[in-house]
Amino acid sequence: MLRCLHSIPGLLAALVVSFMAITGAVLSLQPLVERVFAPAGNEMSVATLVDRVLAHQPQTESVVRSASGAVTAYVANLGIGIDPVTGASLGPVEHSALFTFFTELHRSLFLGDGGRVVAGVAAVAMVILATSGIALLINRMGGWKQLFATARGTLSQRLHVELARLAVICLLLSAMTGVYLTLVTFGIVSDGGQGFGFPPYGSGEMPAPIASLSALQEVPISDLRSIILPMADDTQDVFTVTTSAGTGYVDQASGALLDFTPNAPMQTLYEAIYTLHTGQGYWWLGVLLGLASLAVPVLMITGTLIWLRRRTSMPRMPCDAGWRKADTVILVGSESNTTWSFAATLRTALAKNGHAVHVAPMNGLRASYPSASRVLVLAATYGNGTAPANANRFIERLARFQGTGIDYAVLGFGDRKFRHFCAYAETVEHAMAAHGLKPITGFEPIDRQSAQAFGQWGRRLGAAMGETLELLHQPTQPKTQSYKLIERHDYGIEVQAPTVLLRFAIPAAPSWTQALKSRLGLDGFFAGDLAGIMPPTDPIPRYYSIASRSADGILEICVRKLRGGVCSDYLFGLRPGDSVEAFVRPNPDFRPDTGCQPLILIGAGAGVAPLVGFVRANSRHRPVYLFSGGRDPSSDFLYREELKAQLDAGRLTRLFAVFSRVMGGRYVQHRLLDEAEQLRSLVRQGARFMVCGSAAMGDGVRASLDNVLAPLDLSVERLQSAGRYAEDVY
Ligand SMILES: Cc1cc2nc3c(=O)[nH]c(=O)nc-3n(C[C@H](O)[C@H](O)[C@H](O)COP(=O)(O)O)c2cc1C
Repeated sequence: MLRCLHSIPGLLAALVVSFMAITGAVLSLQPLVERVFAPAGNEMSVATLVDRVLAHQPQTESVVRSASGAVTAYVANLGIGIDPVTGASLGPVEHSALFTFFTELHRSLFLGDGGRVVAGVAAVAMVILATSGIALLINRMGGWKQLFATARGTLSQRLHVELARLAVICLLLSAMTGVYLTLVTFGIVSDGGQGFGFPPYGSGEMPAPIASLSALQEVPISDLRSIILPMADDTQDVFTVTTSAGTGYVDQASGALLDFTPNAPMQTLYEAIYTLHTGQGYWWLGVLLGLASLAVPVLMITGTLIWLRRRTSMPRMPCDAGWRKADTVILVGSESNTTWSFAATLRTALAKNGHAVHVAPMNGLRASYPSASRVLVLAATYGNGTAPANANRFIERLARFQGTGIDYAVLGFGDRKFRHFCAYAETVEHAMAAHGLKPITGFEPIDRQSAQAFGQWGRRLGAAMGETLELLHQPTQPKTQSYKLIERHDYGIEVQAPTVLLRFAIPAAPSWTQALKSRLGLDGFFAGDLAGIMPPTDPIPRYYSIASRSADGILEICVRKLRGGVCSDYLFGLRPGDSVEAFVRPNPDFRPDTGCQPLILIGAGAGVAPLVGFVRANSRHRPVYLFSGGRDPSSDFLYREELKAQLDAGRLTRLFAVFSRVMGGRYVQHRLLDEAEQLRSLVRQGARFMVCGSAAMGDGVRASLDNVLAPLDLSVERLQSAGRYAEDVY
């Protein structure tokens, strides 16, 4: 609901809201420009000011002071700029054609009342977007206390979150005040203006010198809005003085204040809101509102990209029964789509058996399902047994779930090569049992999207439900492109650790939208992202960490040959000129943060590759320490020359290269213990760890670092929950 509220007005109003924001950003410069060009004044009284103006312009009929401090004298409707210190004329006042044009464009798009309605609707859309955006952000970051925690996700997601955090308060202010001003324009809300009142009669006696009029002496010019002078030969006429507090009338002979009408509260409110919307008189507010407005077009573009990505990553489920009517609810935890296609197969089979089925992401778990008798959860696992992004709030939501009469089954999707095989799905299984729900069948983990295992689970589920359930799943192939190998370097053959570094050319963008995205830098990949390679003999992709960025123009991976490894065998057989079918998958949780604290990179074998990519990208010369492990420096010292060059270039601060098959050989985890003192000092400076390599190495590194961190009353787990320890182990 919240997401719909955020995305639908966003998409519908994207262009108009961006247009209003850009024109608003131009107008927000007006207070600054006026401030720069307004002559400096001083704290004289209105009596002195008018006296000086009349000395230079005896025919003056009224004097107006703008919020920025500019003073204008009107003589027969002609505005003349006045130096408030001397009262001297600065020449006729010319209104900026640019600001006049943009004011009209911003208020009505030159379309009269129709345009004003459009502007008002855009302001309402902006209010909805800003408020739903704040709520979504609180949700996404895990509570308002985490609101300013490091944003994670793809480049567009991070840009969207970072900009929204900076701009949202100003945008909300502009939008709410904009809605109010539209309501005032159409007379729906009063601006509190009291209309023109007739001034009282003056004493009719001989006018005194203006500088001596006491009521005018008491008003400082900083309070003045305007003063209308009495008619030349009418001794009963009076001065009409409008200040920020109200309107008063001053006798031109005695200088007495004859009458004063304070501003009505609604008028004061109108003026305050007008100032908040325009920044008038407060140049810094104008600049702040303008900068926030400039964020809007970027938010609209990144928001649209996020929406497109979400839509394309969630397959369509036609004829969904809806959560109120469904007797069976399928909840899906998926990061990269494949689990959704299993859910689609399950849904079709259940619907064929006459069930009313509702399919939703796991985070979409509702507090209750009035017609449901079963919930089937299909959950993938990521990282250290963590949830995919669309399931990360599931356990929390489960606490509020009223599941009386609802049975459940959990099917895990994972890969046995990971240490925490299907661990998240297991966590879900335990949580559902602990919540008092009754299992239909036992927990089932599925390795590497096995269609056979899925079919068997379906038969067991069907039997428990008293029906036949045939799940014939056709795996959907990810969209791939052909990457041509341009270079390969072999290592480690002599030490029985054959490893190959492969560099592929990036294929041209297949469509204009893709080309535009790459041009805008929104579709690029970074070191640490994953290349999914499709071996010709198997429909399941294998993932390798990427060592390059798309900006480098190549896709670089490092592959260790595994005994019986289908994909590594295939990649080892490639020669320059050969092509592979591959795709890139973002891995936003394994990227260096944007801070400047030290970065400690630890890897062994092919795991060093993405870490070298991080070093290459360290153009800001952040302190980076690399612990790299191999067997023998003469055979498998990966990136040896390049790392030396990076040390010289200052992109790498220190390199600790460790080898296991030499005299006194050791592993990276041992070297960490040798450097315990320095590591502790770096941790005190806020260092972040990034570890890549085999699961065994990952375990060893954790154990060593727990020892290193103990004197600081810290552990790897605590660093990890603080976002200072990222792992990519396999
Ligand atoms: C970066 C990454 C990390 C993964 N981590 C794990 C893991 O810790 N345990 C596991 O069993 N599977 C892990 N997997 C495998 C996925 O869970 C598995 O491929 C799943 O079928 C993907 O489903 P999805 O495409 O719906 O996201 C990982 C896959 C990737 C790409």
